[in-house]
Amino acid sequence: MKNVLTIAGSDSCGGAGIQADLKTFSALGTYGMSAITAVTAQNTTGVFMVKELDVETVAAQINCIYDDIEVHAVKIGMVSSSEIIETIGRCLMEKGARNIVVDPVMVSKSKYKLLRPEACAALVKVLLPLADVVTPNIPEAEELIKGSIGTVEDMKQAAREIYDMGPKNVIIKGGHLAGDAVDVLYDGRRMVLFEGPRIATRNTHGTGCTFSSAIAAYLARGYAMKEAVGAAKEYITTAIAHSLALGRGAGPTHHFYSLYKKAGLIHE
Ligand SMILES: Nc1ncnc2c1ncn2[C@@H]1O[C@H](COP(=O)(O)OP(=O)(O)OP(=O)(O)O)[C@@H](O)[C@H]1O
Ligand SMILES: Cc1ncc(COP(=O)(O)O)c(N)n1
Repeated sequence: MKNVLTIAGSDSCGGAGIQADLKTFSALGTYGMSAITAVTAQNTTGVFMVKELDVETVAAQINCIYDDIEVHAVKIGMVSSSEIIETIGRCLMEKGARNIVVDPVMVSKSKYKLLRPEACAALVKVLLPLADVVTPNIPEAEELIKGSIGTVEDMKQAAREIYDMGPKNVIIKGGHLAGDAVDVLYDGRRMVLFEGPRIATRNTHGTGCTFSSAIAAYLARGYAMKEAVGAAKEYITTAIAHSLALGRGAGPTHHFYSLYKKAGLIHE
C-alpha cells in the first residue's frame, strides 16, 4: 500500500478540499492522510466561513506524519496565508518530501477567495520551486502570469512561463474554457495535451482537488508523470460523468462509481 498526504482546507460539504482528496486516495487504492490548513463552512451554493489554523497546528500535523509513516506523495491544496505557506515549505524541505503536487487553489467556483491575495507571492516563491507538478486552472494561471488565456496556444505559453517559476512540471487545466476539456502538461521540453469530452453538468464542485489528488495517488503508485496525469484525467472524467446532483448549487463528483458499479451497488 502506498501512502499519500493531503495538506489542504476542510470542505464541510465534502465535495472539495481534504474530503475530496481522501476519497480520491481511497478510490485509487492508496492510504490517505491529512494535514488541515483551514476549516471552511461551505455547501454546494457557496463558502460561508473560513477559519485558518495556526501555523503550529499545521506544522505539528505534517511533522508527526513524516516522523512515523512513509509518505509516497503529497498534494497541497488550499493554503490560505503566507505564514501557512512558509510553514508548509519549511516542513516539507526538512522532511525531504517527494512527489509534491501543488494545486494553487485561489478562488472557489462560488468566487470566494481561499488564498489571501497578498499570499500569492509566497506561493510562487516557496511552493512552486518545491513542486514536482503544479496544476493551475485558467484563472489561477492568469493570475500567475498576469495575462489572459483564451486558447490552447495561450495555455501552452502560460505553461512555459509558469515552468520558469521553478516547478518540474506544469499542467494548465482547461475546465474553464469552452469546447472539449483539454489540459496541457509541460515538462520543460515537451507539451502533451490530454483531451476529454466536456460533460454537460453543473456538478463540478471539487474537480480540481480531485484531479490533483488523483495525480498524487498515481505518482505514489509509481507511475511516471505523463502516465499519472493520463490516468488522473480518466479518473476525473468518469467522476464528473457520474457526478451527484446534491444540494441547490454545484454538486460533487462521484469518486466510487467504478467500485460501486463492480460491487453491484449501482442499478441504472
Ligand atoms: N465539464 C467538464 N467535463 C469534463 N471535464 C471537465 C469539466 N470541467 C472540468 N473538467 C476537467 O476537470 C479537471 C479539473 O479542471 P478545472 O479547470 O475544473 O479545475 P478547477 O477549476 O481547479 O476545479 P475546482 O476549483 O472546482 O476544484 C481538468 O482535467 C478539466 O479538464
Ligand atoms: C477547502 C476547499 N478547497 C478547495 C476548493 C476549490 O473547489 P471549488 O473551486 O470547486 O469550489 C474549495 N471550494 N474548498
